[in-house]
Amino acid sequence: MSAEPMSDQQVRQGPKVLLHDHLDGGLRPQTIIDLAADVGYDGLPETDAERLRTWFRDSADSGSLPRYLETFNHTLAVMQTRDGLFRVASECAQDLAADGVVYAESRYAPEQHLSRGLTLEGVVEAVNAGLRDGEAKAAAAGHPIRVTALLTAMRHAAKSTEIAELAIRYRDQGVSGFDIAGAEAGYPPTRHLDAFEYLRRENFHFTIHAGEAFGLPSIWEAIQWCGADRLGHGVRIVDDITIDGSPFADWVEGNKGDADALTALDLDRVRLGRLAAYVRDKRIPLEMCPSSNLQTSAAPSIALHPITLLRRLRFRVTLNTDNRLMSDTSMSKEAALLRDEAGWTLDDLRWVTINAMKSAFIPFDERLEIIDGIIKPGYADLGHVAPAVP
Ligand SMILES: O=c1[nH]cnc2c1ncn2[C@@H]1O[C@H](CO)[C@@H](O)[C@H]1O
Ligand SMILES: [Zn+2]
Repeated sequence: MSAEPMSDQQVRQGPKVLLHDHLDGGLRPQTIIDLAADVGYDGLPETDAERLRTWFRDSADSGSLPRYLETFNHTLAVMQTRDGLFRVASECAQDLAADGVVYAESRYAPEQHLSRGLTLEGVVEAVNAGLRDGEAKAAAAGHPIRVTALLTAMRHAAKSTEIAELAIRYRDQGVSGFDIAGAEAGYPPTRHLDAFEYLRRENFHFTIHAGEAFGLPSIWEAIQWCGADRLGHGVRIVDDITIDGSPFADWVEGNKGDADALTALDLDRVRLGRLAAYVRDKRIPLEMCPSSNLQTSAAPSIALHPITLLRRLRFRVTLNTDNRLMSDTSMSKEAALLRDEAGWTLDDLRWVTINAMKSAFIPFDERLEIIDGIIKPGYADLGHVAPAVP
């Protein structure tokens, strides 16, 4: 890694790409309050925007994925009408653009937005219209962005084939992929094999939340049984990596006090197991979300988050927000945290950005256009000198 430093301004201005961001996990607190008043939802824990922001972050800090997911009841409650979905989607595109994101994939589960009479098609069309509105406003504000949607099916439910069919119906109208999310333990991805087989027959793209709250079996199933193009999180792939013959987790335990342990680690001491080697060899993208992982206890700290080891080992690592509201974060905040606590440089930010764009679900020529036309010139403008070995 180069020692090139990066300033807050470079972090904000550097073009960024976001592949893993939940639409229902990124609302502005004031919007939740406004929409709750509009639809008569009186279940909010706070009615002041700043206090509500803090409530989400603190409640999501539970250390458990199921409890983290409970906070979504409040955002989902206000995303049940066309107007609500339109506004949330529009603001999502505008907020990401203002943070320097140039391409994003925003995911949500249409089946969770039907409680006030919308149809699945109505949900997708409202979100798409909102995203187009947000893109137009962002461009007018001088921050062009492109946002496509990923349709998520909830892993505990039985709607995955229906949602997969919905994604195919809208594949040429703003929907670029499919995902499975929700509590991981007890709900292996193979429960949804029919949906994945259907999507593969349709030559479509999908990612699976795997290796977050549950370890290697879930990653293995997602790749080898389901055929996932990318892994949502995938952070537990380190369970298949040893350092001096000991599991990565044990090494982390022994180095908790050493903030530089990962950046200084001699990579000759590291060995990959067969699954980890497969993931790296096949360049399977990992949608990593450091702050979210701290909140659900999937990683111990930013300094010792596996993303820095995986980046150094040159897995196809991408950097993501997961839920900006629940983690009180943004792409710039995630990058600045890695800079401050794990030694990340402008090179690293550019590298994960290009990785993400290569791994996006839009067509190859469109990805290349963004890489060559926006990302590379954007970093060159910041004074970045491309390293000899990228
Ligand atoms: O980190 C996560 N792991 C698993 N599921 C999640 C995560 N974040 C959000 N969701 C789930 O995805 C749904 C659709 O966006 C959300 O409603 C939430 O239940
Ligand atoms: Zn997620």
